[in-house]
Amino acid sequence: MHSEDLRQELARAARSFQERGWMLGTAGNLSARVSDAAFWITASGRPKELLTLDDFVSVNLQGEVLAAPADRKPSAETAIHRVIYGHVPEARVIFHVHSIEANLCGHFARNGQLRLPPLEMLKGLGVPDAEPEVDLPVFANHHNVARIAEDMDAAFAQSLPRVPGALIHQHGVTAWGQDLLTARHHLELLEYCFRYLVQAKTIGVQV
Ligand SMILES: CSCCC(=O)C(=O)COP(=O)(O)O
Ligand SMILES: [Zn+2]
Repeated sequence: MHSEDLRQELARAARSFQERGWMLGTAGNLSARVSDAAFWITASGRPKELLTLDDFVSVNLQGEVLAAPADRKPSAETAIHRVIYGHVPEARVIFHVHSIEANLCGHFARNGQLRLPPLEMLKGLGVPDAEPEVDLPVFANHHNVARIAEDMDAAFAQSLPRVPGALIHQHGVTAWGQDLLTARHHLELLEYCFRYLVQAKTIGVQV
């Protein structure tokens, strides 16, 4: 796929996530690898429902800006995308969004792990088990994004998450996939799990 098309597809995804309430007030960031060495990432602070080709910055895996439109800086959370691309070779697209449910679910985590509900839909996250016991890693939020990226780097060097995502407490989820559609499905499935967990808690269902 031509790299310009990738930016248009990322902009379309951002608009739909914003309409779902996951990218309000410029929150979140999206990226896609254009080669083994470089990726497009959303420019920092841009309204995610109005992204144009000028709202993307080309960055290499060392974090150096290769190309940026005037007055555009790469997402403040670029380091997190770099860590994921560095550790997960099959990750070609990364979506980071801020939903209310994800932020509530951070409070259900124990020892840095959120147990996902044992739903059939986990198959879409690559978990075929009959009775799945699967955790999503939850990282502490830090004002200094580099610290979040360092924590993630250290954790992923030990072991990769079983599902293609990670939650940052009081911040939002990041999901990835081998292409745009797969990353989108992974994000939707994780957000479905978050909604399920919040609603189960609300009506007193033990998960
Ligand atoms: C208003 S959201 C605060 C920053 C953040 O968490 C985020 O996802 C957006 O940062 P960016 O620099 O990518 O716009
Ligand atoms: Zn964020």
